[in-house]
Amino acid sequence: MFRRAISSLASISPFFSAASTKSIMTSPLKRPVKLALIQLATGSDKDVNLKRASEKVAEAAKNGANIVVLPECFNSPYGTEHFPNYAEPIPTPTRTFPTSETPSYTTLSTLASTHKIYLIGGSIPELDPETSELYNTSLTFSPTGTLLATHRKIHLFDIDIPGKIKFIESDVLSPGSTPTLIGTEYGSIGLGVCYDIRFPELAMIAARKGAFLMLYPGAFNMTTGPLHWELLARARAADNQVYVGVCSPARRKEEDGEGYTAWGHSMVVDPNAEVVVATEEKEGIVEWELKPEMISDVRKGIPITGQRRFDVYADVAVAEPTRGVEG
Ligand SMILES: NC(=O)CC(=O)C(=O)O
Repeated sequence: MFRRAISSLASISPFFSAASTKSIMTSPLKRPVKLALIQLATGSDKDVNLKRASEKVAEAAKNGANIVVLPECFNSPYGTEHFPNYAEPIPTPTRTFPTSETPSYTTLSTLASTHKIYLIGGSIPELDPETSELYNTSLTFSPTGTLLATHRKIHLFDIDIPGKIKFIESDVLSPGSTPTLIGTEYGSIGLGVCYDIRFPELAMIAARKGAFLMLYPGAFNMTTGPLHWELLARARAADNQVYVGVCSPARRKEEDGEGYTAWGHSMVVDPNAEVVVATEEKEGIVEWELKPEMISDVRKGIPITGQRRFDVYADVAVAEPTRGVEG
């Protein structure tokens, strides 16, 4: 069966020969790495949010984290009415701004280089100054403070569950259109923002390209959180036999007044789809060491990663399966 799957892969991609058998089973994670998810208490003051994020990132780094993740909209309240007021432009090599206009970008870059960590900066409302479009954007920085990836939320959160929750991100935001795979010294990481987790294709694409981890800064709510947050994190892990981290803001307190109430429950799920560490609704840091052999052992035990029948579902599968990153 396994041989047949390999030969059917070979018929689709000349890349994929029997010689790839070994690399399918080789862990895409090159060496152990410590992941920290910061379940941050956010409020309406951007400066306070950035200061709080800085303190928590420093704490996670002091505890030995190599990869640190912040939640969706960590610098602002989560709400369409707030996005225009909190939005910042993102500097590029050809387009710079005074640092006073890019406080979130500048803080994230400085934190990454100061603590020598990969920092997945949750997400922030982004303003594209050329088009005036707004995006829900996640910025990832390398341990030298260089911007490695810019992921604009691809699937906007437009839902209406009568009597429960109505949220229409597309009232003010535009969607991104590029899946993101971040190259690090540990291997590759796939990234999505919140609602992106409901679309299994992004994780599938990243895993087929050799990701060891999917990260989703997100802010599910009191209706969809209990229903689907853990289920979706575990599903993406089970589908792809990769680690998954989901990182939420802390739940708002009643005295904070009206607003979007995040579910919390940031967690790390292992490649066997088990929740290995999680928190509840309060602010906190969720930490876990990811191990290469955990991925290879799971893939050996239940070898779906090598048994895929691309000959049967080539129309919905990634046309060109990749071999993954050599361990
Ligand atoms: N906030 C989101 O983007 C998604 C969400 O809350 C859900 O899918 O549920």
